[in-house]
Amino acid sequence: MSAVMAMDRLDAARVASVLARVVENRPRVQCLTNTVAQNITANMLLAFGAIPSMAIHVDEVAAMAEGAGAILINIGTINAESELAIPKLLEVARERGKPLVFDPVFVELSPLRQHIAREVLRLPNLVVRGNATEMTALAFDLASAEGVTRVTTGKVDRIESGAASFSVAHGHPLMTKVTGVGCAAGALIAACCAVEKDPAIAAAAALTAYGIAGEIAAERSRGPGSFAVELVDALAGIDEATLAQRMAG
Ligand SMILES: Nc1ncnc2c1ncn2[C@@H]1O[C@H](COP(=O)(O)OP(=O)(O)OP(=O)(O)O)[C@@H](O)[C@H]1O
Ligand SMILES: Cc1ncsc1CCO
Ligand SMILES: [Mg+2]
Repeated sequence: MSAVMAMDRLDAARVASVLARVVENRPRVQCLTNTVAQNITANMLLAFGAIPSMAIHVDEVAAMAEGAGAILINIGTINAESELAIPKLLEVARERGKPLVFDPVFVELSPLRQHIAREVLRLPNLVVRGNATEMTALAFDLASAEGVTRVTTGKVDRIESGAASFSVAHGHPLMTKVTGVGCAAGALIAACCAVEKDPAIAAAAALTAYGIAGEIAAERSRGPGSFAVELVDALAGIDEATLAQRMAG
């Protein structure tokens, strides 16, 4: 099956180039994420060659974000304090022009999440990564968000920005049986955004590598538990030859 296609086509060398820049530059990704996904997100970033920082205190997130290569905001377990940290992160992103990936977890389920999402979407040049339900719930707001890159994950990932669109058909259904796999995808996209100025290329590269890691992990695992472990190992082992072989398939 063709793996990455659409207006622009990413080949294995292009994906490998983004991954190599992550390994070389070791960008730190400041993650304000949910309590369920913190651990898998941090481990996935390390396997990818990036550095996780998971600071959440309202009085330090700005300082933590200032030296980071990119910022992730995920509202999966938003609470009264982490809600206050979000504007601090948005301010750093705006003032420093730092890449920011937003994951609107369960935005379709609560008015609070919708309110927060609308505030975050005021930031220009965001990358928004969600599943189809979340992205559909935000479709109206996304349509007017300035410079946004929309990343809808699922069996086929779709990446759309003003300049480019890609679809990535890698992955495995076991990726939906381990909590936080989608949340960690947002962090990997952020790591790529730290080293690749085109956010659509960054997202396509991250999701191609992650999907191929998912395919390899599925071959090596016995169910969701061992799959989670194998996914970290497979991501750590991705190289250009593996990408070329799987992308040609
Ligand atoms: N049916 C599928 N087949 C192959 N890959 C899939 C499938 N569904 C999701 N994926 C992959 O799993 C990863 C996570 O995407 P998904 O859309 O499941 O996130 P999510 O629903 O936000 O997950 P969570 O919130 O539990 O972290 C993506 O890299 C995506 O490509
Ligand atoms: C299960 C769950 N609940 C809130 S966040 C989260 C992780 C997957 O998004
Ligand atoms: Mg999710």
